[in-house]
Amino acid sequence: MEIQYLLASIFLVVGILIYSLKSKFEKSRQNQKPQEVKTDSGKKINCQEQLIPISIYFGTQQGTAARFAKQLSEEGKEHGFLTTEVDLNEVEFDKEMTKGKFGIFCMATHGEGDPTDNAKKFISWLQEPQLSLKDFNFTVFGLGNRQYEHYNKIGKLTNNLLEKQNAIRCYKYGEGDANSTLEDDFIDWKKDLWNVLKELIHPTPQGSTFKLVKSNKEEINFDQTLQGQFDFQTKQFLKAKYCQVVSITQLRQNQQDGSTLQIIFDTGREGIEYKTAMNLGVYPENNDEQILEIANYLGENLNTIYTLEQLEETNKAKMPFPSPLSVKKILKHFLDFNGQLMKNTLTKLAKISSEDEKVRNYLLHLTTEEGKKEFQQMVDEQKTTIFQLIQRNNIKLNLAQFIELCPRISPRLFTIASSNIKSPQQVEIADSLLIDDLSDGTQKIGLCSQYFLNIQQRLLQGESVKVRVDFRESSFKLPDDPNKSIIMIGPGTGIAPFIGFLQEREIFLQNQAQKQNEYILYFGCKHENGDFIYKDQLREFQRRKIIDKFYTAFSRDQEKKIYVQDLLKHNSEELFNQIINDKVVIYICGSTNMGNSVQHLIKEILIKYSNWSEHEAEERIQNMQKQKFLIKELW
Ligand SMILES: Cc1cc2nc3c(=O)[nH]c(=O)nc-3n(C[C@H](O)[C@H](O)[C@H](O)COP(=O)(O)O)c2cc1C
Repeated sequence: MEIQYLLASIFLVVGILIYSLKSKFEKSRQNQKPQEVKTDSGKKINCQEQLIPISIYFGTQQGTAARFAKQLSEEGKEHGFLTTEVDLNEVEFDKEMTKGKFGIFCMATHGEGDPTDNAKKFISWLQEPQLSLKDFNFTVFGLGNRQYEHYNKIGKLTNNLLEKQNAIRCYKYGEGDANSTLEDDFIDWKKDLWNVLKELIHPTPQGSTFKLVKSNKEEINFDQTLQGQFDFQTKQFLKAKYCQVVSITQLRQNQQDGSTLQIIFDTGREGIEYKTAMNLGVYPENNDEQILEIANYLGENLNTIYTLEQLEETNKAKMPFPSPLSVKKILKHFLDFNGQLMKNTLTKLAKISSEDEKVRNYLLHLTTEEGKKEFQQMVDEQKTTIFQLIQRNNIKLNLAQFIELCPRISPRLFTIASSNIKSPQQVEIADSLLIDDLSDGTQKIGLCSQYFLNIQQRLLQGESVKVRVDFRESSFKLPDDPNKSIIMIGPGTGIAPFIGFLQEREIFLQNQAQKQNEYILYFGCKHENGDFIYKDQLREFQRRKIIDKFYTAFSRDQEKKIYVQDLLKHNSEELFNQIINDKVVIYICGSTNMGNSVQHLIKEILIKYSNWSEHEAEERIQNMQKQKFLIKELW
């Protein structure tokens, strides 16, 4: 018993964040007296002996901005600052931002140039008249995508509003494009950040933030209310709920060009309520074979249970997962080792492999301008994962280091394809599987796609399977006036929200003597007998006049390709009259490319049939968006 106790208490103390304690910072801190230094704006701030905390606020929807904030927080600590990443939804702005403090903002833009859900309150607070921010020091990095009309609108808006409220700029504004160079833009922007901040604040060395301790306690249950500071995605995961999967079936006629799965969840049993066309977040799990392979590589047993312990109270580090937890669950639910390789990961791996100079130099080379092409090939053509990189280079690391290296798993968002009025107890989504053909002839299946394929197999074997999900508001809502006409443009899986709309109309029409409006649908795919998802259901809606006009574009069924844009062009006069008389709400759902070109076409139609200038047509479109007569959900 004693030996057992001894063994149990010999815990694996491994500093997860191994930040070198730079003694020169400590010395300089001790020797320096409070002094005044100048900021960019020329204002003077007082650097006291006590620590000045730097909060790295993030506005995120899918986790990238949270990841960047975490990275900055880790780097800040490495440079000796007291940094914490902070979810904007959890801030008492008046208390936090009115005092002499430093705030670095990582702000993503979502929807149609909208703030992310967790930043909405903050953005509206920042627009209140005359906040007292004159002692608050700030800088902003925006995350956006140039394919969207309102590129980085929220990054820019945050920056401008802080400036307008007289906050003090401590570093330049920066922004990145998720369509191409986001990580490089970020790296480029933050190049001088810490040096500039060192001019303003005295850094103080920080140690590791938490340790991993072997435990003989019971594993934690995710459905308990868990206290503690967690990473953004982990917090979301813990708030989500398990939902039973009813069925997974193929929606395509054949799978020559890919695969689209219909997934139905039972919400009734869990007492979850949803609304038509909301978004469903799915938390995918890593597969068991891979988990075992990784555990073996790390020299871990899947059943070993670990507790995470905070090293310093003041550190306020965010925990990557709740504990006590088994190695199996840590690997299964929290570590994204299949996602896109980031340069930040290479830098961290290089530190871990510092003793093997060849490997270290190779990893660092990949982060440089000379190594850029090779790195891009690894990312784009080979889709190399973190674990593959570790294995191929035979890098020795332990579980704690692996946890520190991997980002958290982000939820995958789907637009719900069912109506809560027709099926209050069942939610349906359509998932077009992500399968990449690699340069070596093999394929890589996306994490969530693989997860659903595995569940499909388990269901076939009679297993009962639950998936962790949450529900989010979306911009797609039927007009308040039920007699308003709507035009639905949804090629591919963009059809999803319109299935719910049509189910709802079916019920509405049952109680109406005469129709007062029109439902017009534009759908497109490659082949009428290939990837025409929901074909029978849609044809039946058409036959029973739930859809009044149904236009289809099968791009590859004839020599000349046809897309939904071509069909809209063909009906342009009718479309113009509907728009000009405020008769319709237009919904566009699907790829960003398609959405942009439909919007461009609407502008051309407005110019052609009226005497408006391009500027006037653009204004009209903006007004339509403001009044919710034109609503888009693009990805
Ligand atoms: C549904 C959706 C809407 C988006 N809307 C915009 C937009 O209007 N403007 C923009 O610059 N980027 C837009 N983006 C791109 C995101 O800002 C970008 O991918 C960012 O890296 C996401 O950060 P996050 O993972 O922290 O949420 C959008 C992305 C999605 C998925």
